[in-house]
Amino acid sequence: MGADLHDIRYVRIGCDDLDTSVRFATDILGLELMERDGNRAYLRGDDRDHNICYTQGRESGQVTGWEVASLDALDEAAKAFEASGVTVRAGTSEERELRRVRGLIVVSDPTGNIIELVARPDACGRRYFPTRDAGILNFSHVGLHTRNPSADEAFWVRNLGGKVSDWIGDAALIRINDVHHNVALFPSTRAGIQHVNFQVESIDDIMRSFYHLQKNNVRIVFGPGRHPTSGARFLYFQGPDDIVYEYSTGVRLITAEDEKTYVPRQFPKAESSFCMWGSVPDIPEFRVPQPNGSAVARAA
Ligand SMILES: O=C(O)c1cccc(O)c1O
Ligand SMILES: [Fe+2]
Repeated sequence: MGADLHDIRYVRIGCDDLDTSVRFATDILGLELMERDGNRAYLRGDDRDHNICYTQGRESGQVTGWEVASLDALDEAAKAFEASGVTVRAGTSEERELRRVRGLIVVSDPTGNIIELVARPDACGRRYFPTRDAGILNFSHVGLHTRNPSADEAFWVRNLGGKVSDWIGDAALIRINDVHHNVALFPSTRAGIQHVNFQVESIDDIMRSFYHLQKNNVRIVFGPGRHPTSGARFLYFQGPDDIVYEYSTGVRLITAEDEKTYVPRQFPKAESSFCMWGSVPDIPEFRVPQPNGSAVARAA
């Protein structure tokens, strides 16, 4: 039995320049700055205490954090990893402190993506109050680079308790709760975070941000569009440190009732599998090879 992940909790992203990343997150993305010192900054787009921790220095790496229900569940997860030959490291007290959690274990997927499992993260008694109203409802999913889609998918399914909701080519969209996907694994040549998704309230927020981002010279890299897989309408844009951010609205839920009959669907690696409206991605991992061998260039 694999770990029982309840939800995504945080991402940690090493930054070239903390000020630049914080300014982007607050003024463009619409997150609330919760805490900051010279080495790290904590931001959120929902009622959790933080969703993103930016750390000074790209070399501090990229990590995703996932919540389990209790310290006991975390112990169970550690035992299950060991039983199946997965190297698991217990977090240090300093690491737990910096992540604002009581329990922490760390594993890697076959690609080398660092995956942290946490228990009893700090709750926050104040509601989310951003400086820019982007209509964010909550932090929802991450895209990860994968060098070995079948091995990483198997790791998520067997060791982390994930279920594949759909595939686009070899990319698996995987859920750990009733959201269509909490993680998606995109074939690539490296490890790391490929994109970070926040759900927004409506298509109006997507379109308002589309104009706001253009006005602020932020590069739109995909959309506005609609995913046939989750049904969500989306907008992707380029942030600092090579991170792409996605707003989306209307992500499909696969409930316990739906699950009785749900069968994951295989979508071909085609433009129409990423966007049913015809938007063309300027994101390497989403690009579809053309019959003549050249990649599609986004119309200026
Ligand atoms: O929402 C989706 O279905 C989706 C599909 C492809 C790529 C993504 O980032 C997605 O969020
Ligand atoms: Fe996404």
